Amino acid sequence: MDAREMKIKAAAAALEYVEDGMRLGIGTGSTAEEFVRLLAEKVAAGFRIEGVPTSERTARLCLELGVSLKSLDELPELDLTIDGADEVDGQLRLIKGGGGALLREKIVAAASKRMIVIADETKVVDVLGAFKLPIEVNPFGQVATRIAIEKVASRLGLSGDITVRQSHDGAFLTDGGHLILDASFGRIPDADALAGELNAIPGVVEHGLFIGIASLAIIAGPQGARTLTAS
Ligand SMILES: O=C(CO)[C@H](O)[C@H](O)COP(=O)(O)O
Repeated sequence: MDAREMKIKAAAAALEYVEDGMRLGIGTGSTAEEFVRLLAEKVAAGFRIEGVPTSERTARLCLELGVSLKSLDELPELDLTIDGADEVDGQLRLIKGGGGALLREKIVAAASKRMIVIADETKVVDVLGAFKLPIEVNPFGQVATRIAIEKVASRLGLSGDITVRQSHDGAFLTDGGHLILDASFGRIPDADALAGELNAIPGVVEHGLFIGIASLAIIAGPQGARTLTAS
């Protein structure tokens, strides 16, 4: 089974949790897009959901495939969000934001009764941090914000390069017009503490540590899909 087949497996298993009439948060990234494709087939066959996308990219795909959307302001309380992740640990703590949508993803997941993560085996880790931690910052004062991030990281025994994410034509800008700093901290033994410290830095809009948000992960491997709950 190749990587795409594993993503489709996880997405198909997640679809089983979606009920007719649900208000659904729809994630961002290649795994979430496989979910959108399968969801669109069901919608075409008469299944009804009201979807709230976590990014402009996901919104475009949904509209292209006939999945009707509402804004989070129109539907501020959701039943379920299905989204991918860059890393998942045994407590269902996540690193997200590889696709740059972490702010909307976190707002949408937090507005949902439940968040289910879909991922392939390669995303499961013992300790978060091999994947660079995305930190969304306001462009104003970005250097001061980076220095503040370095200081809190250092207090927690973390160090490593922090770089401004680039796109083909300059700095990558999120859907909200912010920058992403990618922090190469390596292993993050106390993700809860780091999340709290990052939340307290004024220029940090949001960070990619999702803690206490997901309640189930569907992990696909060559043998099929399995579920993970916080241990
Ligand atoms: O957080 C995300 C986007 O901001 C994605 O969910 C994460 O990057 C996983 O993407 P993929 O399914 O393509 O590996």
